Amino acid sequence: MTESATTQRFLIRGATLADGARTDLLLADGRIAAPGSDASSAGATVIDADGLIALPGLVDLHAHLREPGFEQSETVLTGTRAAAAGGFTAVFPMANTSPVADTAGVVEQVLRLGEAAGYATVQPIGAVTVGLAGERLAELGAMADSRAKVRVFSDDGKCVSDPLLMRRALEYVKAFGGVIAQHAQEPRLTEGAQMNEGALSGELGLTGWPAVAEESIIARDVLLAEHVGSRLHVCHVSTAGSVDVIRWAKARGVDVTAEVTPHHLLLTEELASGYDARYKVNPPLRRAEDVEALRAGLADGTIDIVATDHAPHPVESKDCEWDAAAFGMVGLESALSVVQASVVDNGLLGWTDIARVLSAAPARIGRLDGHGLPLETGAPAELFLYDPAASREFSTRDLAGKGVNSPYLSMTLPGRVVATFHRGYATVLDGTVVEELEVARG
Ligand SMILES: NC(=O)N[C@@H](CC(=O)O)C(=O)O
Ligand SMILES: [Zn+2]
Ligand SMILES: [Zn+2]
Repeated sequence: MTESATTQRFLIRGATLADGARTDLLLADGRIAAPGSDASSAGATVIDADGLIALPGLVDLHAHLREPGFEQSETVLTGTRAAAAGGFTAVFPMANTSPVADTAGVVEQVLRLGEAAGYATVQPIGAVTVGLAGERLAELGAMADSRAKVRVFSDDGKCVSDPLLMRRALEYVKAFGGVIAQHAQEPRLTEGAQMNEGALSGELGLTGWPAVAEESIIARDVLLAEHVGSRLHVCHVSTAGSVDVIRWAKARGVDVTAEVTPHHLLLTEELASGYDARYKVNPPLRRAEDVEALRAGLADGTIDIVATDHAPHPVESKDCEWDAAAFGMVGLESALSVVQASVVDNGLLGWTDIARVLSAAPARIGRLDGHGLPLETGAPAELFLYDPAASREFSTRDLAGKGVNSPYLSMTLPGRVVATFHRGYATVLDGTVVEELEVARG
């Protein structure tokens, strides 16, 4: 199924672009058109964007949409509704589904589910190893050549810990410009780990997860990437030491990119003190010094992008004792508000930086065309309107996916997504996800 162009037209009046310029934007035939001509604007729905920022649609390089196999947690439809609510127009779903997305057949299935849902571009990530078992390489070439055109490969949820397999994977993807996105977690150093290792894990009686378990894998992998001349992406960087290793690798010219999640930019390990499993996540929340280093790394370009690691789980998997609970938190709906709170409102990043780290750079790393482009005449109409002056007590009403495992419930967060446009049609209007998309599907 492919979508045909929408007949919807929108005239967005007085929006502020990332660079501060004010403009009108006409969305017609799935593109940004030149406003001004009365004929082209005729019949357009007018949206007053006074005080709103218009940004390129956000691109999430790391999300768990759970389909196929874990539809009780999320589906491609519900997950992309959550994405639209957060201003995203493209999502890269991770491969830890059931069956695992380790064949051309499964990635094409996920691609089709995304097309049928219509809320965002869904660009599947393929597994590195068969069944995420870390034993032999999956059919990377067949996934790359499939209709899903996979370019990002990851065993996320698990680390590709065998150095020889990691080397082979890095070598293999060079043929088609692919990248290996590593979940950096030395398994032997994190057996039974429950939270960040330190004084607090001792006090709470929870098994610690040392920073070196992440840093040692990143150090190894940047050296492997350099050795074979390939491209590495590091998922959810969480420690100050990891930022140092990546900064060192980039200075050497290693082709490495890195991501940080909104939650690692804002939250710290102290939240584990109440044993509320909403704060249990992989990698774990770290110390305030780590948060500072991650913010600085994002500001100086050591960390390239923000990715949500949206990880929905059913209530029963989180509403239980800490040790038994699943790792992960939902993040698509809250991402930009959390980023605004952690790095925009304190002046570390501006809105042009936000357009880079949450849209242009993830699209470039994932080799995704048609997203992350400046909002200029002729560009695809992939954009959203955001009110940075808004403030809200975050609640389940703000969640549009199936997961309610958000760490931000009852926290006050800045900003609000007012409208999102994908392929020129509205997926969010007046801050609410559009239930019935006005798009003809072929
Ligand atoms: N981040 C998490 O805590 N959980 C992720 C796996 C992962 O991203 O490693 C999940 O699939 O639930
Ligand atoms: Zn992971
Ligand atoms: Zn993940």
